[in-house]
Amino acid sequence: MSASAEAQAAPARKRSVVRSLLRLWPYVRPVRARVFGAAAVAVAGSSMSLVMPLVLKWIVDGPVSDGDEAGVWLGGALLLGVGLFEAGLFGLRRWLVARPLAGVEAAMRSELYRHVQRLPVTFHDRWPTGQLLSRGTGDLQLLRQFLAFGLTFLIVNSTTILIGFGVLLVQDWTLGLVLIAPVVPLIALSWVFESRFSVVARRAQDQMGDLTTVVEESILGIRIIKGFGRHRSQAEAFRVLSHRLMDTELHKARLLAAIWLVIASLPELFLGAALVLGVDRVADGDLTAGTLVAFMTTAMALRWPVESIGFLLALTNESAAATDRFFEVLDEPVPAEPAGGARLPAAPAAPGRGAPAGDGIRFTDVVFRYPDSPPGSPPVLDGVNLHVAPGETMALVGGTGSGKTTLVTLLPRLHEVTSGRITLDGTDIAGLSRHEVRRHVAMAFEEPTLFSASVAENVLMGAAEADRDDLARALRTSQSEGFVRALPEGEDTQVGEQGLSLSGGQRQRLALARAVVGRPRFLVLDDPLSALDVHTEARVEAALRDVLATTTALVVAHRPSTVQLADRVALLSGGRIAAVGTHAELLHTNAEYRHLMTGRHAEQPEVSAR
Ligand SMILES: Nc1ncnc2c1ncn2[C@@H]1O[C@H](COP(=O)(O)OP(=O)(O)OP(=O)(O)O)[C@@H](O)[C@H]1O
Repeated sequence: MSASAEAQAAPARKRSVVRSLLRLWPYVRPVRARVFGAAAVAVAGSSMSLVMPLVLKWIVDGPVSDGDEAGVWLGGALLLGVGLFEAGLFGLRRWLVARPLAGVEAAMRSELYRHVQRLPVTFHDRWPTGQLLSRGTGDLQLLRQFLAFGLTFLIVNSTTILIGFGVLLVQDWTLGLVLIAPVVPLIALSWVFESRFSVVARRAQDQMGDLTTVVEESILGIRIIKGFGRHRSQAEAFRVLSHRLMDTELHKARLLAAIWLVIASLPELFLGAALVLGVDRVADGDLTAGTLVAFMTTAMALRWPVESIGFLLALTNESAAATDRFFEVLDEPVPAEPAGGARLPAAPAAPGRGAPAGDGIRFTDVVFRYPDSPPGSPPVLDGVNLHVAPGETMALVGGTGSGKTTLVTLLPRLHEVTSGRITLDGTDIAGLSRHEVRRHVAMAFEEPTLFSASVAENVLMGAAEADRDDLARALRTSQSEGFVRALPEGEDTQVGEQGLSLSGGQRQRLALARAVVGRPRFLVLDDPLSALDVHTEARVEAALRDVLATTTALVVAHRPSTVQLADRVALLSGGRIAAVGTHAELLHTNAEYRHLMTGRHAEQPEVSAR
């Protein structure tokens, strides 16, 4: 199931908003003093709005009815002072939480990024990029808003409502009860609203993730889209998705409008009833005019806290959905590393000049099935046995889709074998940490990936200890010196997003330079010269031979010219190594190999060997 499909299915499971939000506690904990301090300050600020009616009551029943002008001025000054104090408290609240909560958002984003980096390739095969991007951006922003504003005002407004109702009941309990009466139906309606809104909120966030995926893919694939004149159909596909999101947002807005309408209008009705009742009692002399004014002003001051509850409930629900989405990624287990972090023993001393000794690379009964492949489907690799002797270069040849790339990605542990074992100089890679394996195994793929950084940074990424001399050597080996020198700032030229400012062949050569820069003990090349013209390819191969002489290498090859680099060739067929031999031997003895390399069938005469 794709991530978005998983995500769509998630709301079907009943989740608790509170339980979801409580998972944020470890991030909020370090700044809890500030967050709760800010909430306390906001409660104090909000309580000031309840002090105003009491000052008003004093003004009406005191200075106004006594005709005391100085008293009225004093009352006015008091009201102004209370108002300014309230504004100051709300400013203080904002100051208290702004920086710590920006820190919480940054910490969560870093943790998400770190975790995503550590998750296995199988996770990334499954999850669309947009779903990860939207979690790391929009969802985390929403959570900061919730912590800074939503959570505080849920606490503040609930407390203000409780205190306010207390004040109303103390002033006049019958009128107070009239105003409290709508609370019970309001709670019931909020409950219904909450369960409906949470489903729609989650759907909207997932659809935003899908939309982000489409934007990301179409920007990366803009050349194909333009080249095939698909911009209209692409725009139409985008329009459909964005309308789907718009419909969901409108659904949210309708639900919010409905609850807002009820929350705003129901208390108004009861407020009207309380006013009529109150005026009647003032006329009967049961109640002072000042008490009625204070009562009604208190009730009015409670309007915003009550009305905001619908909006705050919506924000709380959206935040719970964002929290669930965040933890769906964070809960993905990072594959365990072997305890103790064994190191690959140093290569045994070489008998000859520079040629490595040891056991080389050995695949024993290796079976591999992609974790998300349909149940019952045959494994991609089904009992691979292969030995690449130390210092040897083995070419891996096979029909398209035969599993060559899959086989070589097992070596740096980008995927884990389903069964069987792979050893490097006699040490099982399953007993080494991935970091240790990748320290010794360098790789270059047919599809070269460069990053928005300088040429030098891209190449030096291949080995932590490599220096500028290694860089120069690697650029020489990959025949990149010439074009790199011609770049505006040479090695320090920024290659732009994904290196798209370079040609395909230039990118491939830089990726090759990155693979060889650290003089790796083991080298994996997946058809690394496919984008080069024959002359450049020949020059790269000549330079590469020196590197290959000092390492043990496995090279995926589609063309005879790449096979020329290798000492021997292994033919992958039907999930197994069907034959191993020199290029010449296999051309003579193996019809499938001959067909792959020359296009001729079994009965046709073979071409001259290497
Ligand atoms: N991430 C994946 N999830 C599931 N199946 C996959 C995945 N990647 C590859 N496969 C399948 O595994 C099989 C082998 O693919 P692989 O890329 O290893 O072949 P290949 O020999 O390198 O092909 P080519 O020569 O065309 O590059 C194919 O059937 C492919 O569909």
